Amino acid sequence: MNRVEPVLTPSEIKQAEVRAIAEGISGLELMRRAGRAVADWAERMASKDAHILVAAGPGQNGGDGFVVAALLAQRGYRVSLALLGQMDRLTGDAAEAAKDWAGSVIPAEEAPFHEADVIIDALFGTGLSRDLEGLARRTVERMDAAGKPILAVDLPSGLDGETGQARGAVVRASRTVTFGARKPCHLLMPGRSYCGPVEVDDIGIGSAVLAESGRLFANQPALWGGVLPRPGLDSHKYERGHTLVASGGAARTGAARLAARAALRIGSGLVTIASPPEAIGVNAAQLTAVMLKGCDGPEGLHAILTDERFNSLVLGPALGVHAATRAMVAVAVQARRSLVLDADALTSFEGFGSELRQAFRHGPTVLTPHTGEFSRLFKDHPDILDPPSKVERARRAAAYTGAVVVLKGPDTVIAAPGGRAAINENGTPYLATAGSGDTLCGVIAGLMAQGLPAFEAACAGVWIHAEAGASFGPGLIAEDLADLLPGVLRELLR
Ligand SMILES: NC(=O)C1=CN([C@@H]2O[C@H](COP(=O)(O)OP(=O)(O)OC[C@H]3O[C@@H](n4cnc5c(N)ncnc54)[C@H](OP(=O)(O)O)[C@@H]3O)[C@@H](O)[C@H]2O)[C@@H](O)CC1
Ligand SMILES: [K+]
Repeated sequence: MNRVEPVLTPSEIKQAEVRAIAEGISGLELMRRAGRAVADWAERMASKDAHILVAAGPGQNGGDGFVVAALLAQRGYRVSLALLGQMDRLTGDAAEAAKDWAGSVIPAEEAPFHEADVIIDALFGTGLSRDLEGLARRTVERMDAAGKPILAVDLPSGLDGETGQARGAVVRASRTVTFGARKPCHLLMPGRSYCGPVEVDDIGIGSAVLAESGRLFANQPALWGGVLPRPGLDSHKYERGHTLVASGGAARTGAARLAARAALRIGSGLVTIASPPEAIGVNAAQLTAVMLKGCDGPEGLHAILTDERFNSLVLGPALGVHAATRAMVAVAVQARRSLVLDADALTSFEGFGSELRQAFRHGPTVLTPHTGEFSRLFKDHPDILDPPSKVERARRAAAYTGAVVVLKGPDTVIAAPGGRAAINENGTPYLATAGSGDTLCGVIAGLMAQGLPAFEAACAGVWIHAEAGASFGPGLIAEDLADLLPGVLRELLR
């Protein structure tokens, strides 16, 4: 995809639908288009003599189901329809769409899921508002247990469209057809794992979707590719920034070298490791293009940063959890350079999280916690930790600290203090390996050294790092990652 892909929450897509209707298309026409899109996909899943069972719910998602059932019957399929609820309780466009269906209506408790070849899941969509219980829950569980191919309408029933969390029980779909734009549940875990491939059908509301979007995106090259550094013929290394990575003590130097190598590979013109005096020997023995400087704690860092050419810093990997690390962060903040904080630089603030309130509002800063670090950092801040949506948690942390927050995981969320956010989805489980996070820090810092704004550097860094890992696959170790970056860059810059 070459265009930025907006991701809309259930309430935003509802607004887009209202906007599209105000611009002249009827709600029923939208429902018919939605149903047609699903029916077209169902045809690709079913042979001509297949028995297709549509499970329709009590709301407008169920309405889509009635359209699908009527269309597939017209197209010659053997179709049955089970309804969770009462025909005479259907409302709005769903009540209208139900009139298209001339066949019988089976009560949900009798739905013959085992006899179907393909099941259309039209029970609940974006309107699920509470946990499933009773018959609704049993119906979802029975549908799932039948072990048949399931095509989900809009989203697999039981998923919360906004958070991607299961609400009691969830259908595991073979494929999902959604409308206008993807919703957060299609990208966030565990939701994504229930969807199968997700098809987006525009149903004619594309412009309304764009008008309602603007805060949440799929993290793809279209989002940041335009600002990726492309050195000109006349550019020299000093124009491509100088990244400084702080090293841990003599027995803990590897993390800094991983970050430093990644910063160099991503294009930072120069990279220096700031090493405690006792670790200079071990660092020196293993560095070539990366330079080395002695750095004795916060005072040492302060002295190094009097040289304005160091424009991007990595603090945290293997730096140690203690007050000196907090002091080094303070020095870096004072110096107003681009800054990436990870690992020990975050954990050192456990219990001191309040010191981070708006701490980073003066300079471009990226925090890269994994879930554990995030929980420790904000353990005294339920307003940040409690929202069920990972996007919202990352946004709140970003607003609180003034930094871009990269909340890592299989569905890494990148959030900026102003609320802009992106969800990453090209990760691979093989990235969950020692030192992988250190490499990510180096990639992001190296991009900021070359002038990328913090949000774009973080989004690009996360995507490129994941792409590199995925290109290697099984057996990946962090040492491989930096050397996989050129291949990813080559593709991106083509
Ligand atoms: N937006 C668009 O552009 C378009 C949207 N379209 C379609 O509309 C769908 C959204 O429709 P929707 O708003 O009616 O919501 P939906 O998912 O059917 O659920 C609401 C129903 O479920 C009920 N209910 C809720 N939770 C429950 C629970 N735990 N257990 C039991 N019941 C529960 C709730 O009842 P209530 O809460 O009132 O008791 C209500 O009856 C969307 O996903 C898409 O498929 C397309 O047709 C065209 C374009
Ligand atoms: K559904």
